[in-house]
Amino acid sequence: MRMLVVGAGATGGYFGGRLALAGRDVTFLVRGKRAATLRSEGMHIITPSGELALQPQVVEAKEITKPYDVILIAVKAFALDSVLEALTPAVGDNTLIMPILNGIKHLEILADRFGKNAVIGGLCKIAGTLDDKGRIVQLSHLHELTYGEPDGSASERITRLDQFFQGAGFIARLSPNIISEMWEKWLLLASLGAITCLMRGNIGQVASAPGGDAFARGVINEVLAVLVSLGYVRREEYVEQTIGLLTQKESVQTSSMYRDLMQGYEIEADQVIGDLVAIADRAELPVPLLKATYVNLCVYRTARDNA
Ligand SMILES: NC(=O)C1=CN([C@@H]2O[C@H](COP(=O)(O)OP(=O)(O)OC[C@H]3O[C@@H](n4cnc5c(N)ncnc54)[C@H](OP(=O)(O)O)[C@@H]3O)[C@@H](O)[C@H]2O)C=CC1
Ligand SMILES: CC(C)(CO)C(=O)C(=O)O
Repeated sequence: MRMLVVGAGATGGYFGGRLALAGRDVTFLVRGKRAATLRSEGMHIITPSGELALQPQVVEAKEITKPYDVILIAVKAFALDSVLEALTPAVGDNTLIMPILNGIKHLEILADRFGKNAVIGGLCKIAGTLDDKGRIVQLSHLHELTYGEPDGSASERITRLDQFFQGAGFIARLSPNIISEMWEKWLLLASLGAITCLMRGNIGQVASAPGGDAFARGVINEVLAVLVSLGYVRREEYVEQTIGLLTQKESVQTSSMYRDLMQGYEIEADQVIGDLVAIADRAELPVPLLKATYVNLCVYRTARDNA
């Protein structure tokens, strides 16, 4: 199986790098500066257990000449439009496209462009970032990739993909309920993102502030109501676990959006929070905390754009 990993950042670099180290045929689609760095210095992955290094196969958009068997999309959601054109020659009749972006609207965007049958569900759980040398830094031991056919079937192509992912040094899991799992991931990350970004602190700092626990629970309830309006069937065990994680006074957990915001980077405000607000408006659901978060993130974005 030949895999094209789109974006060699925190997530694409981590999972793609591990796969390449495990002997899989992996090529990274990158842009000029990243291509030059990877070609001259190789790819470096700093994990809590030590450093991994490899010389990855890289390709730039204009160099793609034939289709890949699978395309793992790991760019920020706001960069998705910029890769659609470049991907066209990489997508053949049997190519599987697996995005691991946060949010969910990208499934629709990819299906509109490449056909519904080409796109499978995917998500990743990891806390990662790039350091100032372009090295991929895994900030905790968490590293999980989950994927599945949107209709839950155990097709031959998804079984082959599962085999490709197994044994590469991270947790790889084929899910018979990937769409529901993507909704649950959205519940976790949108709540985590809203709590930490709006309050500019980690989970423990918010939970320890007067009213912080009630605020966090309020955010989670709003996100839940929106997801239920989309068809998510609430799993009590998962909801309780999420509330527990996001109200822990000792927790230093943050979201990738919070880390991006604190470093002054562009953020996925629309895809993580804005899409939820739009769905809530259409369903006439009151989501005042999510709306406040979205205003806050948009103000940050405007200030950043004008700086
Ligand atoms: N980081 C984390 O801990 C987690 C992130 N996620 C989600 O995963 C997704 C990816 O995030 P993450 O890996 O952190 O993002 P990063 O910013 O670390 O990496 C994205 C990479 O995409 C590249 N890129 C952007 N546009 C293009 C293009 N047109 N062609 C080729 N490469 C391109 C960028 O390269 P360039 O140098 O050229 O700009 C960059 O290196 C997001 O949706 C995020 O929310 C999910 C779970 C955890
Ligand atoms: C929810 C979490 C932490 C899991 O990887 C995440 O996706 C993020 O920070 O963007």
